[in-house]
Formats: sequence, C-alpha cells, structure tokens
Amino acid sequence: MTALTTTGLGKRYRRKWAVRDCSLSLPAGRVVALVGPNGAGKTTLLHMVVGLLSPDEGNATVLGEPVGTTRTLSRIAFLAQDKPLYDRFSVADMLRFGAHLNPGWDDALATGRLAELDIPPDRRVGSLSGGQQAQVALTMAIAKRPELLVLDEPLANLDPLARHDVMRGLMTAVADSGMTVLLSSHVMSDLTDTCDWLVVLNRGRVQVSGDIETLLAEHRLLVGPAELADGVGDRLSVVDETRTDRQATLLARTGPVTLGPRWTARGVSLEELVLAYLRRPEAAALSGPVLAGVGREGD
Ligand SMILES: Nc1ncnc2c1ncn2[C@@H]1O[C@H](COP(=O)(O)OP(=O)(O)OP(=O)(O)O)[C@@H](O)[C@H]1O
Repeated sequence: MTALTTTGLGKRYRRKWAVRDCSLSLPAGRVVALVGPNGAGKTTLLHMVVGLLSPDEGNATVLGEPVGTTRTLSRIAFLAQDKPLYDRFSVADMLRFGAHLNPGWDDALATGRLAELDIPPDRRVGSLSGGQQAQVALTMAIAKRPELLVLDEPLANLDPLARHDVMRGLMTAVADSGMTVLLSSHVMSDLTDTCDWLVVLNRGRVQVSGDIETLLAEHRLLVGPAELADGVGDRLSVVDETRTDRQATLLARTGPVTLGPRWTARGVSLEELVLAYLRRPEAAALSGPVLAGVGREGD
C-alpha cells in the first residue's frame, strides 16, 4: 500500500516555481524524513499533500484517494509549522476542541498521553513551555488517529532534550498505531534513529527518495591520492568531492568497491549523504539499482 503518490507535482508563486516535477511514491507504514535547505519547497509540498494548496501541475494521491476529499481529510492529520494552538485555551479546552472537530477522536489516548508527560489539563496553553506546547500539538494530531501524520518542522525552536522527547513520543505513537509519518526537518541528527525513508528536496525538485538503509548501503566515502581521483571518478557515480593538493575525498554512489591500496573506503552517515546531495543540486539518486565499481591496479 502506498501512503503518498505524486506525479509531476508542481506549484509556483507568481512566475517562480516553488516545487517542480515532483514524482514520489512513499510506502505506507514508514517514517519519512523530508529534508532540504531553506526555501527548497518542503512546506509547499506538504501543503499540497494535505490539500491546503492546489498544485499548478501534476497530481497527488494520498492513501489511494485524491487529495482534498472529505474522506481523505479524515484520514490525515497535519501539524503546521506554527503550532495550531490557542494560547488562551486550557489544555483540556484544546482537547475538547479536538474532540468536537474530529469524529475519530481518541480521548483516552489524548488525556493519557498528556498525563504521562505531566502536562496539567487546567494549565493555559500560553503558559506552557515550547516543548510542552509541541507535545500538546502532537497529542492533538495523534488523537485524531490518522493513517497519515504530516508534520512540518515539529522540532523547530525546541532544545535538544525537548526535541528528543517529542521524537520519542512520536515513535511510540507510530509503534502503537502503524501510521505513516511524513515530517520535514533541518536537523539531521533528530532523524537518524527515527526515520526509515528519506526524501531530499532541493530547489523545488526531488533529489533523493528511498529507504534509508538501502541508500546508506549504496553509498561510500572514498579517500585517496588526489592525482588518482579522476580515474576513480570516471568509473563511479560521484555525488560530491573535495580535494586538497594531495588528497581527494569522494562520496560516491556505489556498492562495496575494491580500489587500489592507496584508497580507503567506508560507509557514510545519513548526515554525510544528505549534505553531499545538497551541495550538488544537479546530482539525483532516486531509489534504483547502483553498479558496484571495480578497482584497477594502480588506483
Ligand atoms: N506565499 C508565498 N508567496 C510567494 N512565494 C512563496 C510563498 N510561500 C513560499 N514561497 C517561496 O517558495 C519557495 C519555497 O518555499 P517553502 O516555504 O515551501 O520552502 P521550505 O523548504 O519549506 O523552506 P523553510 O525550510 O525555510 O521553511 C521559496 O522560494 C519561498 O520564498
């Protein structure tokens, strides 16, 4: 089952395209990280997915149905960047509000989650810390019992401990419900242990979309003599490279690779992989087969 399919999706503001030619297929039950630099088009894409913006080209299907229908909306929860909370409401008022708006509301889940987090129901939302407000907003989204939860930078402005707590809460909810999560973030370290699918958006276009374990297995960081780098680069799909007079460091899309004795090869971290693609907007790695490089004598 596919949680989200987009085909040639595009949106422009006046004459400038914010998202262009976006074709994606995200499997259900995954926790998907949507990453990209400021202005890459993440919010625009998420708004099209949840039906807040209409595309100027292409189309999107969510949970097998067209975006924006009443039935689709009831199956999605969306947490926008500016958390949709009312400062003057008490926490309990917010939950009543959520129950009123959402037919599938799970009140036991909402009250139980906030009790576990020690967030008193009678406190005014405006008097809670940023981390507590994020938890209330996340609780509201989860209590809707969505099949697809879309979060636009849920961790923005939170300190590392609060970010960790919010992500842990999210993972518990995912484990309990099996819902698909699509979340955007700038902070790679928040995503490393929690997400299992990666989408990199850069300048409005999808650069990478794939299972994180597979993507990591398909890339290597190669370090060797600068004078031999061109020869190696010619035979491998190099995403990004840095060189000094003597040494070259290549991040290449390749399976296990055998190079000459002057080279070392190791796996990459998620952060290294994302940064390499972001530095090279022209490089694209949509999920697909990758050829393993074979080394030659003298490399
Ligand atoms: N309402 C709007 N009117 C005009 N241009 C807009 C509007 N919203 C977004 N844009 C432009 O569209 C592009 C994509 O913006 P978007 O907010 O989708 O990116 P983003 O990846 O979410 O950025 P950030 O990480 O900074 O939140 C940017 O160039 C932005 O300036």
